[in-house]
Amino acid sequence: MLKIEGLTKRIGSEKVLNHIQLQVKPGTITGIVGRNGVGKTTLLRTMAGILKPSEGSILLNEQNVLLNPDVKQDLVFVPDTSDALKQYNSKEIVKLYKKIYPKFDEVYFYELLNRFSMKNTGKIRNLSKGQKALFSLILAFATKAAYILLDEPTDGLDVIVKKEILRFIAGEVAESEVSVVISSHRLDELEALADHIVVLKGGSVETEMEMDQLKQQYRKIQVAYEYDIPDQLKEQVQILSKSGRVYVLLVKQADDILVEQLLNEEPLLFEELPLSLEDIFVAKLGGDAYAS
Ligand SMILES: Nc1ncnc2c1ncn2[C@@H]1O[C@H](COP(=O)(O)OP(=O)(O)OP(=O)(O)O)[C@@H](O)[C@H]1O
Repeated sequence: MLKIEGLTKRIGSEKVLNHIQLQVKPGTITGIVGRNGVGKTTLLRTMAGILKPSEGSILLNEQNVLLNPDVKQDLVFVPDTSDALKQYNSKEIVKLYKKIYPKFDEVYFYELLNRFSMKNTGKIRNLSKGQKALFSLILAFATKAAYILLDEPTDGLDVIVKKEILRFIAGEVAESEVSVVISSHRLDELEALADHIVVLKGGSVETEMEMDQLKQQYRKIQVAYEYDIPDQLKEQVQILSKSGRVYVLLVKQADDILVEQLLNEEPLLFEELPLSLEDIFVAKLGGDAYAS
């Protein structure tokens, strides 16, 4: 278990992270979302032991990451660019990684490169952006570290490479007990992938929930009336959108009476729609946590 306890991080005079309290369980995928500059990268870098907390601690299996450097072998941070590796070729990188990560699985590394048709990579700087992103992921999972922290792993990639990367991450987690923490602006991608979602706002954890729980909280209903939604009902629902007479509403799952009232007003249209993660953020935070 990876625990973040009372983590505050100041950079200069700015308090970037404010008393973060989080737990990442083995074998899970956690999505970290929040607006630009909210502190996602800083959080991941501090979790990996690259940055030092100003207050609080990061514990891996109850061992403080900063006080026990060996623990860092089980934490890999993958930045959103692979610039640090660009002057090396894969052979040189393997040599380096074997020194840093004693569990590094060289056979698996080359097997994965082969699987993604990247056998002869040459220098990393000569790879395309998508290939670099894949290479960084392959490298991270080949370390056999227990926790992989990914900063915007699909940012700026085409849809085919994105799908390949998401499938790869899901496959790795399904096959082993590895845990993945992903920072992303892409709620649709996280929705398909994450077990757990953490929303950062103003440097703090605004909301934190299991994906299943999250989706059980609301119903999304498309409804239209001859005139308008009666005022006393309008006040009780969350309006996601309105187009002509057609409203898309969010209603709390438990609110059966409200749904009955909506039906009693003889709607011209009443249809339940599938709920997305983005809808829930709009409901919870007025869309404030979401920046696409
Ligand atoms: N080395 C640094 N020096 C000064 N300020 C920094 C440094 N690193 C981060 N910050 C500040 O900390 C805040 C959080 O930055 P961070 O990169 O963690 O946000 P983020 O949520 O990952 O943003 P984005 O979604 O745009 O990648 C920002 O205000 C940023 O300017």
